[in-house]
Order: sequence, then C-alpha cells, then structure tokens
Amino acid sequence: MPNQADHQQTLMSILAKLIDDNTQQAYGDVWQITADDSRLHVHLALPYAAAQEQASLEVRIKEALNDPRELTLDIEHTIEQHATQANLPGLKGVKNVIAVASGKGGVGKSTTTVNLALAMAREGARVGILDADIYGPSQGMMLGFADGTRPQVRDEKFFIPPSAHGVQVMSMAFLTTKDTPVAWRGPMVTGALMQILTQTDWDDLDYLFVDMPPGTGDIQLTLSQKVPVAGSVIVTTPQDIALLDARRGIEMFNKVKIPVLGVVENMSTHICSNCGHHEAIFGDEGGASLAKEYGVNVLGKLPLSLSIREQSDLGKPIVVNSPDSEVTGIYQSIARQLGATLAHQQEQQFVMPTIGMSDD
Ligand SMILES: Nc1ncnc2c1ncn2[C@@H]1O[C@H](COP(=O)(O)OP(=O)(O)OP(=O)(O)O)[C@@H](O)[C@H]1O
Repeated sequence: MPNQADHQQTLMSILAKLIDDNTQQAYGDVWQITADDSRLHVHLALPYAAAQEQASLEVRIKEALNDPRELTLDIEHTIEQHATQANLPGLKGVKNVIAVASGKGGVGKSTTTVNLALAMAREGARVGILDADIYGPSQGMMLGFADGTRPQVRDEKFFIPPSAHGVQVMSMAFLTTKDTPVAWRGPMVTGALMQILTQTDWDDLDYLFVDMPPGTGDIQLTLSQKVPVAGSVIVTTPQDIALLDARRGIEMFNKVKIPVLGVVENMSTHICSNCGHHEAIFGDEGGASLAKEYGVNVLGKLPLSLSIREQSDLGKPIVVNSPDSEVTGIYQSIARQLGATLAHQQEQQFVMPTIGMSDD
C-alpha cells in the first residue's frame, strides 16, 4: 500500500500529463494537491484566466485521477506583463495591449472585439476596450451606452473610462459630437488616438483590447508602430478576398514585430434557421491555410448567426446576453487560447517599464 505522500505524487504526475485544451500541451508542473481521507483539493496555477473552464476541468480531473474522494478545484491565475514591439514603454494601468485588426472593413472585427473582451472578463481577467475604429466607432452602441455618454475627467486631463458589464471602455465616440469632422486626416487620427490612449486612467487592466480601424493603410501602420502592443488578433471571413486582406494584416504586424497571436474566422458557417445544419458556404479551409502559411493558430470560428448580430445591435453582446449559448462557448475558448498563447510566448516574457502619468 503506497503511503499518502507517494500517492499524492502519483496523482500530481497524472495531472501534469493532462493536456491543456488552450495550448494543446501538457499542463506540467502547475498543480498542487492537498488531501485527507475523504477530500481531495486540487489547486491549479495558470498564467492566463480560465474561470469558465472550472466545471469541465473538474470532470476531466475526476476522470484522470479515478479517486473516490470528494474533489474540489480552485483555479488561480497570474497574468504577466509582456514585451511590446521595439520595447515601447507600456501604458500606465495596462499590462498587455492586444490589437484586434482586419485587413478590410465589415468582417466583424468590432463584434469580435467586444465579445472577446467580455469573454476574457468572464474568465476572470481585468479587461478594457479602446475603440480606435475612428471612422465607425461602434463599441459604445454595442455595449449599450446611451448616446452622448462622456467619460468623467480627472484633474482636467485624465479620462475615467466608463464601464459596462465589468469592462472599461474608451471610444472616440465619447469625445466627439455629430458635428465633429469625420474626414480626419491620418496624422490627426493617430494623434487623437494616442492622446486618448495615454490620457485614460485605465484601472489595473490585464488586457486592453484595441479595436483597430479596418485596413492596412498608413493610419494602421502608424498605430502599430506607436501603440505599445503585446500581441494582435486578425479577424477575417473565409472568402478569398477577405483572406487576401487578412494576409496584409499579418504582414503589417510582422513588419513592426508585433506577434500575431491567432486568427479568428468570423461568419465561418451558415446555420440553417430551420434545421440547425451548419454549412461552410465559402469553404472551410481558408482561415486554416492562412494560419498555416504564417505559423499562427486559428483561435476559433464563429458562425454567421442572427443572434450575434441582433444582440450586438441591442447593446447586449451575445456573451453577456446568452452566456450559456454555443456561440458564447466559442468566444470563451478563443479568449482562453489568446491568454494562453500570449503567456507562453517565451521570448516575450520580460516585464517592461511603464510610462509615468504625472498629475501636473
Ligand atoms: N458572426 C456574425 N454573424 C452575424 N452577423 C455578424 C457576425 N459578426 C458580425 N456581424 C454583423 O456584421 C456587421 C459588421 O460587423 P462589425 O461592425 O463588427 O464589422 P467590422 O469589421 O468591425 O466593420 P468596420 O471595420 O467597418 O467597422 C454588424 O451588423 C454585425 O452585427
């Protein structure tokens, strides 16, 4: 009969070999077990947030350990600050900026950003959104902010971002009126955005998602050079033309040495509203071949879904409005993989200095 300590060692080695669905690698040495005659308490320490995996992990752990004792699991996360391109100084109050970009407009970049950010918050991370989509800022509307919402201002200089569903949000739309000129020239756009970015009092964020303007022109390139970004996500639809533009997006980030953490394929399949059948109208290999070509992962595929559109339009994105839906499950999985991918970028593991935001 093995003694208690040996037995616990055996259980730990079983858990170490368990595959983390978010990295497709074994979890390794991240477990602790405390036990008595009737209870087994498992502690999991992760470098990314994964609260929504609690129930499914409990089931997997129970199966793997095959131990009759009552099992409890707690998942702890510690999110590090990661390096930025060209070692740009980070933003005060923000550990990691993640740029969400698309090679062309209308592919669902803003919808993906908002749902991804909300999903990340539901995993337990502290999250913000900056709507940098200056020509069509839609984050305020999608998060249900009333027209005319304005951030509070501290010391006549710093914006305090309003929150929705636990996510801090800043948007050019909060600072402009319908009379503000929309024909911004490039330098004005980047200047205004950098100002919003650095003059917002972000409150202790693990991730700030930046909803980039669509495309890969001068504005996008300048932003990619100036905003201190830890990683990027490319949103595309599966049509060849969108994929071509997504390639340009990846190449833009490669050029400025921002890691592309993955591709999200949006409007990937059509679900028949009569029978529920999924149909890949534009083929189902586009995102995968793009990802393979550039050595990045497809983080997930979202169907063309009426509820995604309707719920965003109502100011209640699907992740908060239908938290138990299949689509929300896809966003949650994308959020966890994104956090895990950033955390495991070994070469990006340095903690960078933050710029000071003096009050004078
Ligand atoms: N998976 C989806 N299923 C159904 N409708 C979607 C889906 N994703 C986005 N949409 C809808 O498509 C439209 C365009 O989406 P969105 O504004 O997010 O695109 P975008 O790429 O950010 O556009 P732009 O770059 O021009 O601002 C919106 O009406 C949105 O609700």
